[in-house]
Amino acid sequence: MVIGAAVAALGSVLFIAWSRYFPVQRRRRRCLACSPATEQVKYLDRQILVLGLDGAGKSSIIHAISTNTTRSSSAPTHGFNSAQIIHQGLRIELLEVGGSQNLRTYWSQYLKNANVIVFVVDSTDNKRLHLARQELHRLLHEAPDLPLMVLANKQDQNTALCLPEIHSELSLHRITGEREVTLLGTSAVSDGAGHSTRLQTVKTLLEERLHRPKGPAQNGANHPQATQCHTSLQNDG
Ligand SMILES: Nc1nc2c(ncn2[C@@H]2O[C@H](COP(=O)(O)OP(=O)(O)OP(=O)(O)O)[C@@H](O)[C@H]2O)c(=O)[nH]1
Ligand SMILES: [Mg+2]
Repeated sequence: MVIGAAVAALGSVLFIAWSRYFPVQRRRRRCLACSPATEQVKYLDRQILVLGLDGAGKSSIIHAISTNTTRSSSAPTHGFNSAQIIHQGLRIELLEVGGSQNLRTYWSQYLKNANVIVFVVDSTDNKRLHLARQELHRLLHEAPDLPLMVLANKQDQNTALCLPEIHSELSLHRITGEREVTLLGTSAVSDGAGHSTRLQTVKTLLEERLHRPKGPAQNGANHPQATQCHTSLQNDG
């Protein structure tokens, strides 16, 4: 009888242990199966619209910002070009619409989804800066509130106009209101070891801008006062 009781007690203990252990295993298996769906990261979508005349360097800049590397040549964009970067919960699309004359008529259709306009100019193309100015102001007229970042590209070239000249050629002083305007000199060619430090700074500024709520510029960031020409890319803006 004592042996019978001991066998019964052992059986109960084993049964309890078994029934506790296996549901956990089954639960774990279920969780493993469902984890991809439940752990999906939610991103907020943001868009940077990259515009500018053909040959200004839009594709080269998008490539440098999205890959952290530079490339030595780039084919003209016949329609669109885009790249994506992920930054602290933001999924940021860099969208270029080609800059040739026939594509410029479509630019304004892309303003409604944009959070920032990046307008790229070829600083060596002084014959067409007046055209860049016209296109820029036409755009701004259609998007009164969008923050604007102007990139005076190809600053690695000796013939590049400096920032005060670009500021004046593009009539940036005519931009009124509370729009946030930034003017920076850039180069999409390598400044050593295959990357552009300057464009990494641009990327950081854009990410910061997209994390901030909409609204007027802070800390006097509005309307850059470019007054002197100098050659260093590091001191401008
Ligand atoms: N020296 C120099 N060349 C550059 C720079 N950025 C771009 N380029 C060159 O300029 C040419 C045009 O560059 P893209 O990036 O294709 O210009 P884009 O604005 O995309 O032109 P579209 O697509 O035709 O509207 C290419 O040969 C690039 O290699 C730069 O900062 N410095
Ligand atoms: Mg292009």
